[in-house]
Amino acid sequence: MQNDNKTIIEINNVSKFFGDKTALDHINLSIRKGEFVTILGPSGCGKTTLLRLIAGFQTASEGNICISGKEITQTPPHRRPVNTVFQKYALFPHLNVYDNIAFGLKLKKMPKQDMTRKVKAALKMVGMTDYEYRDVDSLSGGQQQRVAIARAIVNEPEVLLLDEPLAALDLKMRKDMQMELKEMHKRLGITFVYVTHDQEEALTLSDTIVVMSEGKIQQIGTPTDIYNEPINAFVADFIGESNILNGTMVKDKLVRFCGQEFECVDEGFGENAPVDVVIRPEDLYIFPVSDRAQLRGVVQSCIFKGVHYEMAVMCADYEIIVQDYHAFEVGSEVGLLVKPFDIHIMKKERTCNVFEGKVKDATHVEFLGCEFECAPIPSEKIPENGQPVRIEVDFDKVILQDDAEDGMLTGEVKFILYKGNHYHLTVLSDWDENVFVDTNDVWDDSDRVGITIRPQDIRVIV
Ligand SMILES: Nc1ncnc2c1ncn2[C@@H]1O[C@H](COP(=O)(O)OP(=O)(O)OP(=O)(O)O)[C@@H](O)[C@H]1O
Repeated sequence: MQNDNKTIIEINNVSKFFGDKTALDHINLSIRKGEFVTILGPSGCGKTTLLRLIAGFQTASEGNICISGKEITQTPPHRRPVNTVFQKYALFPHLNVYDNIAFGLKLKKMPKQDMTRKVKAALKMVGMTDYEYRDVDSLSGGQQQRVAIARAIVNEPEVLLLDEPLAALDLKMRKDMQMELKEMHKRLGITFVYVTHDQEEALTLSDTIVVMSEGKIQQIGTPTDIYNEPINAFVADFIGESNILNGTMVKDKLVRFCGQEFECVDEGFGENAPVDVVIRPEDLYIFPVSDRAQLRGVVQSCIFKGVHYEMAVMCADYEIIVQDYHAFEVGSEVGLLVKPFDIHIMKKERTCNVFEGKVKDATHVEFLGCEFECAPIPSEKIPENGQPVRIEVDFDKVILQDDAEDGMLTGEVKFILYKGNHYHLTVLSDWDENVFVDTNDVWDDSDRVGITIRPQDIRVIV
């Protein structure tokens, strides 16, 4: 619920470093009073750090944070108009429900009558009236989390910060609590800032979703905006299931992928520009093959998903995922069709790896913290004073090895994007630079890998 359009939290150019590690990289975010904002992203993207900076448990390395117009970047947590609910309930096991909730009020030396009134009101708000004298140990996980929320709201904060508060609950309890949280948010009318890695939870609960990856904000929008108009392949993949394919924008409103040309509604990408094409599985029509088909293929698998069927269809070289209420048998030949406005075109952020390097001699360059052999560089092209050069390596020319020791350098698989006929991987090298890799091999998130690049695949641009 939005009370008005007043900004309550303003995060300006905030970065946070832990030693060499950049956990947050120039974050700008403005949160309106009464808004339910969810910070969504994979593990390690920096969402908890951002919440901790708002709460005051950590301080920003750069930038500033304002709450209700006051700069609070250096203000200690207890002086900020916020309260936090953590994933682990953090209740005092030796106190009963009432004393847990009243704890902060007692510290403030609130008169007993007022305190009792407030505790009861908070318990009512979380649907736990009559539980005040129960031991917290005797409560279920969901009930304990409600007590934790009651303890946070009893202080009447302007902002409630919630750090994966439902993560420890089982699926059924989590679904019930999601609905209750939404109701609670409406009743309380205060601002909720919610952290989760669960995209479904974010879509269900939020007025606004902030999608983060690797310390940066990727997109800010309403759940519908984020789902229907993801800004890049990362967001498209993270929010719901998508077919993400390499394509070429032939000209305005005409895109080529899977070996065919398709009408689309996008303009302004130029001619013959490489793009990412995103199509949601529910936006593809599947039918017995006919002349209407834009793509023809054979069903590889068909899984019932409760309401719809999810089918993998092999169209030439590409695997396309389709959802439909009707099942098509494995092995059957089918046609696929997609409407122009359901084809989402995204500018490719990069088309090859680009590193900053230095020429050591005519056949050696240094980048990613290593020395690599390269194809001979003409002597007149070698910069004299060790000036940096640009190194380019195609995605499919980076070789990954199972045994990290076999590589010229090592890294960790951070993000995997399936592109219909290959995987596009982001590997964080131990030099802390991303290396992007196209491969047919199957890797898992967090796999440790060796990275090798052959001399002939290193382009030195002087
Ligand atoms: N106190 C710290 N010291 C060093 N590095 C840290 C510290 N806190 C966080 N980091 C690092 O900063 C990055 C962001 O961490 P953060 O906990 O904010 O991510 P997250 O998105 O909340 O992940 P998760 O969902 O796994 O909790 C991670 O790489 C993490 O290892």
